[in-house]
Amino acid sequence: MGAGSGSVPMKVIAVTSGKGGVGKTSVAVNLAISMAKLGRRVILFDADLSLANVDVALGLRPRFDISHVLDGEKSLEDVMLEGPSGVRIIPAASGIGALSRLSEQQQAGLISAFSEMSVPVDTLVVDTAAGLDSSVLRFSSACQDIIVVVCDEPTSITDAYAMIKVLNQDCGVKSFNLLSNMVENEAHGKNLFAKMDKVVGRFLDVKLSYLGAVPRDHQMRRAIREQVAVSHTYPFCMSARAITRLAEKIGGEPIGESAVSGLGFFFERIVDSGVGAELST
Ligand SMILES: Nc1ncnc2c1ncn2[C@@H]1O[C@H](COP(=O)(O)OP(=O)(O)OP(=O)(O)O)[C@@H](O)[C@H]1O
Repeated sequence: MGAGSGSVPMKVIAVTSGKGGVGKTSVAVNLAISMAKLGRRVILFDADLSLANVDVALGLRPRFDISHVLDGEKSLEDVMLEGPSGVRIIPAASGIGALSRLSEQQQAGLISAFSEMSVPVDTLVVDTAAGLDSSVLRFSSACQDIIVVVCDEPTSITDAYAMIKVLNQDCGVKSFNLLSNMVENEAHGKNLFAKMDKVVGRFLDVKLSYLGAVPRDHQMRRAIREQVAVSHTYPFCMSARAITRLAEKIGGEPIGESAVSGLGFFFERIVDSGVGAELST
């Protein structure tokens, strides 16, 4: 059975943010786990190719990582780790540098590695690196759905706006989903969305949808310190329950507009979007 086969439509979701430290990796990890608990077959791809975060967050010590796939030494199945609730994790390589230094051969290898993957999958969650690096933009714009994680701090808001603007103007992305993280209550989350929506609506021609909010929760911090996932270890705490609700929302209906047929196709989109020329320089 090829990747993506089966009756559930494939979802490719990028979790991104303008700024670091707003909870992007925490959201990606716990969303992936919550979607797996709902019965989806989930791969979590740590696309921050210079700073491996997902494996650190989960206390995993990968022997192999995406660099071994890029070198042609290992297949994706060989480097995948099994995480909580059956989520399969593709670890990033620490310190191999940005994706923007991949050779053409490595890009082609990455595409065929994903096309040939035999692990059944219907959901790919991509934890992108923070910032406006071109590889972050490529990864995000090739995804079907983009979740922008923002918290109520001026730098987070301005950086999230910058991310949306660049993805729209340089990569043609027209719809985004906003997730308000570390909020005090539901009203705070909606308020944060309203603030973002107002600025975005004033200056950009994009559709910003409100995915929902995750409260500030000490159990989330505790989980990170213990290198476990809150949705797995403390599933009844506030933040885990909020993330479950978001996973149910995403799992039910497509949150974006475009269709994705398979993971090989997803990586072709990354290369087609111009990364080829840039990657080989
Ligand atoms: N909802 C939350 N409540 C409380 N603390 C949170 C919440 N979300 C994230 N945090 C904490 O914020 C810190 C940063 O989280 P995380 O590493 O997920 O952010 P990030 O945006 O991925 O950062 P970077 O891009 O720098 O890796 C962690 O200590 C995490 O525990």
